Amino acid sequence: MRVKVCGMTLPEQLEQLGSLGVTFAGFIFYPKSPRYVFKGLTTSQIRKENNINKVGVFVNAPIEEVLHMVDECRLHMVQLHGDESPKYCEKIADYVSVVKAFRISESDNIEWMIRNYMDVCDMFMFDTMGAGYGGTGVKFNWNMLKDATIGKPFFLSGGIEPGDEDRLNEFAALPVAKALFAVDINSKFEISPGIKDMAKVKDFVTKLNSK
Ligand SMILES: O=C(O)c1ccccc1N[C@@H]1O[C@H](COP(=O)(O)O)[C@@H](O)[C@H]1O
Repeated sequence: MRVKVCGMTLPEQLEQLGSLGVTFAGFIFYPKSPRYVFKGLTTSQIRKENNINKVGVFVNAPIEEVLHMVDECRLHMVQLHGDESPKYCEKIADYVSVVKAFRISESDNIEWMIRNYMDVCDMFMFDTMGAGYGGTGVKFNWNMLKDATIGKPFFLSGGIEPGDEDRLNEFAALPVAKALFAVDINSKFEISPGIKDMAKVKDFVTKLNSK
C-alpha cells in the first residue's frame, strides 16, 4: 500500500523518506498550519528533492500562488484541502495533477459531495471534518465509504496512527478499496507539529506492507 507522509518541514527528514518506502511527501503551503512548510524548508530544498513524489497542500490559496509553487518547488501534485470549487480545480488541473480533499462528517453523503468534482480533478482524498482545515488527528467513519461508488483513486486520511495497519489491510480488502490509492499519515506520527517520528513512520510502512 502506498503511503504519503504529510507536513514535512525538515530537510533531513525529507531526504530520508524515500528510503523508508514512502511514496509521497506532503508540504503544507497554508500559513496558519503549525506544519507550514516554510518553518524549516526552502523552495530550493524542495525543488532539489528527486527521490519522492512531492505533493503541495493548499487551502483556498490564489490560483497564481499555487501554480507559482508548483513551478518553484517542482511539485508533482497539489492537494486542495479547503473549499475550492470545481471551476478552481479545473483551472489548476490544466497544469498539474489535482487531489481534491473532502472533510467528512457523520451526516455526509460522500457520493453527493464528490459528484461535481468527478471531471475536474485526478484523485480524491477523504479526511475528517474538524475545527480547522486538516491535521485533526481524528478518524472519520470509514464504513461511510463501504457502499459508495467513488469512481476515482482516493487517499484515505484523518488520524491514521501507529497500530492501524491491520485495520487498513482489512479496509483494503473491501470492494470500494479497489480505488484506494494511498494512505495519508500526518499528526499521529509526530514528535511535535512538522517534526516526524521517523522510527514510527518506518515501522508503519513495514508492517502495512508485510501482510
Ligand atoms: O496538518 C495540517 O496542519 C493541515 C492544515 C491544513 C490543511 C491540511 C492539513 N493537513 C492534512 O490533514 C490530513 C489529516 O491529517 P491527520 O492525520 O489527521 O493529522 C493530512 O492529509 C494532511 O495533509
